[in-house]
Amino acid sequence: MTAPTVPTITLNNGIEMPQLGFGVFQVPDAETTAAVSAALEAGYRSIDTAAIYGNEAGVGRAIAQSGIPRDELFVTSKLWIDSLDYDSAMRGYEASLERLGLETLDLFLIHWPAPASESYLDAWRALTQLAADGRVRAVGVSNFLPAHLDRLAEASDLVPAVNQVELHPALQNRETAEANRRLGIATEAWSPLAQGAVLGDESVIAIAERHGKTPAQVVLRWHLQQGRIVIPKSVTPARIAANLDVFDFELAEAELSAIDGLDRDGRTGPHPAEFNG
Ligand SMILES: NC(=O)C1=CN([C@@H]2O[C@H](COP(=O)(O)OP(=O)(O)OC[C@H]3O[C@@H](n4cnc5c(N)ncnc54)[C@H](OP(=O)(O)O)[C@@H]3O)[C@@H](O)[C@H]2O)C=CC1
Ligand SMILES: O=C(O)C(=O)[C@@H](O)[C@H](O)C(=O)CO
Repeated sequence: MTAPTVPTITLNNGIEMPQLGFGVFQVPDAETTAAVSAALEAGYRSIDTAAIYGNEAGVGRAIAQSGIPRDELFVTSKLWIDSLDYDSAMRGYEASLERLGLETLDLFLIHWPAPASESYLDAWRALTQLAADGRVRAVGVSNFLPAHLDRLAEASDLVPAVNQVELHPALQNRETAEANRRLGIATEAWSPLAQGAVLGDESVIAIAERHGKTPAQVVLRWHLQQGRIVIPKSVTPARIAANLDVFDFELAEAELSAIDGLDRDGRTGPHPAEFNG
């Protein structure tokens, strides 16, 4: 099968980011190289990792082995909660680069606001400096609620390019998505498949059967048609390829609305207002 062309989203600094990428949360480092290699082989060009995942080295090995020119790849990593002061954030960026074996990242995110302190403001100053120095192509945040975004806007002139948040049919996170839109921040959906929890929903299955697609492909299509960036994870080669094969069909308005109707506070991860690591 010829690899599909993945559309890009233009971030608020003009950088183009593939709308569909590959996530590696919970993939052990030793298995990450095979998973990322399968993704690159299938045609993914955007990879999402994080310092806390412990698998940046595995991602880096797959990138090095692929022979794909660096400028055809989009690599994201994230700064963990234990590194939110300015100096630690700077060191955290260098450490991620070293583990990945790269000279620069396309996107570097503050992983969680950890709002018990306002250290994320210090970390944001560091990321702002990295961007100003041309060390990273874009900087952003993850798991930021509207209040955290507004606090950042009071303290800094740099608007995050991306806010990566939990978002799937069972947790549609509408207030945060609306705040992102208001501020010009791209919304990136983590756990876009709700870690599998929405794939057995009757309405998703019915839509999938109508299109001759899988429930996962339908859920990814629902995200894409609403302009979100998605980063599904799989270690299963057939699923890795299938999750990319979502550009040859279109959901009707009524089908999008039916999936909109599945919102049910089905959070799979921690609540950002309460999670401090
Ligand atoms: N910023 C943050 O705080 C967070 C970011 N993330 C990012 O988002 C990415 C995706 O989220 P994640 O939590 O991994 O969950 P996903 O919603 O991507 O779901 C992954 C799960 O779904 C299964 N799966 C994948 N494709 C299919 C398919 N086609 N059919 C059936 N089952 C399928 C996988 O199984 P299998 O692998 O066995 O095939 C795995 O169990 C992460 O990998 C990470 O990069 C995730 C959580 C938090
Ligand atoms: O996967 C991530 O990116 C996360 O930040 C979280 O899932 C986090 O690592 C976690 O597991 C907290 O319990």
